Amino acid sequence: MSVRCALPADQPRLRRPGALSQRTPRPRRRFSHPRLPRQASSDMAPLPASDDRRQLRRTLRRRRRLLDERAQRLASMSLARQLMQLAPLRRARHVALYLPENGEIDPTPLVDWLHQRGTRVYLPVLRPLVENRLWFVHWRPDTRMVLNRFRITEPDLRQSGERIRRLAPWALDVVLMPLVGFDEQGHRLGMGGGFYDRTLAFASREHGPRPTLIGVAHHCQQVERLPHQPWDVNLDMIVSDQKVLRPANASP
Ligand SMILES: Nc1nc2c(c(=O)[nH]1)N(C=O)[C@@H](CNc1ccc(C(=O)N[C@@H](CCC(=O)O)C(=O)O)cc1)CN2
Ligand SMILES: Nc1ncnc2c1ncn2[C@@H]1O[C@H](COP(=O)(O)OP(=O)(O)OP(=O)(O)O)[C@@H](O)[C@H]1O
Repeated sequence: MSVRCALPADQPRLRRPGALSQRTPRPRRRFSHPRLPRQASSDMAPLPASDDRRQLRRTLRRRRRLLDERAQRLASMSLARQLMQLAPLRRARHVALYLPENGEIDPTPLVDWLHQRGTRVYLPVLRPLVENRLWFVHWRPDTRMVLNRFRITEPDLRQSGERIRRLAPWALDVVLMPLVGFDEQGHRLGMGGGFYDRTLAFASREHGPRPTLIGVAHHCQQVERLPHQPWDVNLDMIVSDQKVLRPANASP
């Protein structure tokens, strides 16, 4: 399936991908861009299974980095259109997303739509003092931003005057999680820090409030099979620029 370009007339206009992050300092690139014989495309076939998670991460990150600006823009618009149809997002009051880095699919065209619906938007912030955990901090257009140690833009926890507004992860309605890789069964590969896994570990419990966890990625980040790790949080859905996957083991 190819990525559609034109917006249907009855859809609200989407924010241009990257527009949100352009207001904030752009991090210096940390990664080299190796020359590959061919351009990445959203239609690349799923990679064969591999047990080497580090190598797989490298390969998949390189795949998404090779998408050119136009492919990124189309993928981002297609992602937003699909997300806007999903019931958990349509009824959400509190949604966490992320600012894209290093070729990640860009979820920020959703921000205007969410704000128009009165939904609050949260961004992940590296939690100070506690290893590899995240806080989710309320983001507004006037939120002061800084670069974290990975050179990813995040809300500054030292906001002057105004109290920083973070929300406990269990109180979020939806978390959009950036994926490095995924498979048809809903298994995921992240950046390797275990940040989302640790922060959202409570979601595996049977009882209590929990957000709907939606992994998002480019179609070209799909892998035939990923091994499930005992600490991996289960995703309720995975949405790429080309499809919505609902893993069989997802909560109803
Ligand atoms: N846009 C965005 N923001 C995000 C995340 C993300 O994946 N994407 N995170 C999601 O957790 C958190 C940051 N996590 C990160 C974890 C590791 C590395 C990193 O640079 N890792 C090393 C080694 C990776 C490996 O083992 O292969 C590296 O890339 O050199 C960067 C960010 C919070 N914010
Ligand atoms: N709930 C947890 N408690 C303690 N350690 C954890 C937990 N979840 C993950 N880890 C540790 O984090 C490390 C990275 O895990 P993994 O390779 O699955 O990361 P990832 O899923 O790619 O990253 P992320 O969760 O940040 O997207 C592993 O060494 C794992 O043991």
